[in-house]
Amino acid sequence: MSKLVIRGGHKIEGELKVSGAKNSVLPILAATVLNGKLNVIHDIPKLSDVEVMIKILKSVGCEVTRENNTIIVDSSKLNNHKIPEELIREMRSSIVFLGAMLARCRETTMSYPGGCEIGPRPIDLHLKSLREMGAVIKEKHGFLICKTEGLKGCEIQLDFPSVGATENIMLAAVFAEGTTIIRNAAREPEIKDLQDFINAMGGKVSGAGSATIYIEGVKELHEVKHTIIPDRIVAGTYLIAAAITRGEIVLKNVVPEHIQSTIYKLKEAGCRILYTQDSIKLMAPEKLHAIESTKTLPYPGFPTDMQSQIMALMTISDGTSIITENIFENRYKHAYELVRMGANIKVDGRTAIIKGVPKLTGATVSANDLRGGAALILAGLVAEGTTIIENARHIERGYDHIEEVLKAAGAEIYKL
Ligand SMILES: CC(=O)N[C@H]1[C@@H](OP(=O)(O)OP(=O)(O)OC[C@H]2O[C@@H](n3ccc(=O)[nH]c3=O)[C@H](O)[C@@H]2O)O[C@H](CO)[C@@H](O)[C@@H]1O
Ligand SMILES: C=C(OP(=O)(O)O)C(=O)O
Repeated sequence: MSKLVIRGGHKIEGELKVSGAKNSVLPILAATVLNGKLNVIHDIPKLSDVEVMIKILKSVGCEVTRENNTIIVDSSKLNNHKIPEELIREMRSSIVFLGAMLARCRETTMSYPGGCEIGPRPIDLHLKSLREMGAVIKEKHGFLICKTEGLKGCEIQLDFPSVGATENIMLAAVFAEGTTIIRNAAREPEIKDLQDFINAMGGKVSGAGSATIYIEGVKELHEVKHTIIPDRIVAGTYLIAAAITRGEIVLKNVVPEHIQSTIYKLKEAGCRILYTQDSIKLMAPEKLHAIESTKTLPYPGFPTDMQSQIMALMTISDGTSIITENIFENRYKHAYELVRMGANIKVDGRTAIIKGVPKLTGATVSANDLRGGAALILAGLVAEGTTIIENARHIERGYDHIEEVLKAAGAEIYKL
């Protein structure tokens, strides 16, 4: 998909089903190399990032088949520990193969993951932790050449609760001798999903969801079946689609507990929200209010992956809203595109000040990254006239046919 066209002014209404979480699927697909057996995984969204993961799995000898939203990975014939550079560079999160391949093959060679639209994303915490476990990692000409005679469990204190570093350590530690303890671990729901996947194949992981995770090394793993958790960022994006268009929706396949920080902000904006254990209903107010302060933080704080969508909502909310981006230093490119649509936003370093305007107007804008692209869709849904979003391919990294989902809910949106 290269362009999206939206004619604004239609309410988003009805019932929407949320897809499986991208940020669970990616590390779990990497984890399929561990058991050397069959892995059956349900509720896998159709995303370009998933396609890249499948290509990486095939490049190391795994057999991968897909039927609708179920993927079967047979990792018994894995025969190559080198991952092609062009695949690693295509996607930042391919770095989770490092821990998984070290655990399975005791060696792996891959390039540094590619640069990223949201700023520099170092992997120093990943490399330091794996070295503490006994991996010898040489960094040469942009490549990581990694070997181990056998990883050893140890205590790792992360300087920051990095999601990817926590996952890489968990994957590497599955066959390590003894117990690995991760302190200041990331607490995201996707970390718990990875724990559940590893345990379902016979691993011994506990503590995920808290700041301390324990991984007891095992000798062997067995076949596994697993269903991916619902995507909390997709859920939050659809809630904002209803809020910004003054609509009313019910989300199905959602874990309300995972999106409490977003629900809290939407209530501050004036939305009425009701939920059961696995559904959420949002009723938008006639007039949206500014949200005084939104600060992105590691889970359970407000997610950086929702920052651009909440900014889109604030552009037409009454009053002044302030956002502080604490996780990624260069994640405001969408602000300049929203300004092209009539928004009043001032960015100063990590802070964005948004003064609500009565209306946005359609314009030709560019999606510079995944969530920034989602924010432009949200703005386009409510803008007067036509919005054309260029470089819309970024959005396909994280949203399964978003244009079809929104069209079914009342939007006038199509791809070019
Ligand atoms: C596939 C996936 O799950 N992606 C998510 C994951 O990315 P990812 O795992 O890359 O994010 P991290 O939690 O690692 O990064 C958070 C912060 O730590 C820094 N850092 C990280 C690792 C490191 O070795 N050194 C270092 O300095 C990063 O530059 C960033 O400032 O968590 C992010 C933060 O919630 C989300 O935005 C991404 O959607
Ligand atoms: C930044 C994101 O993802 P990734 O880490 O895969 O780039 C995201 O999902 O918003």
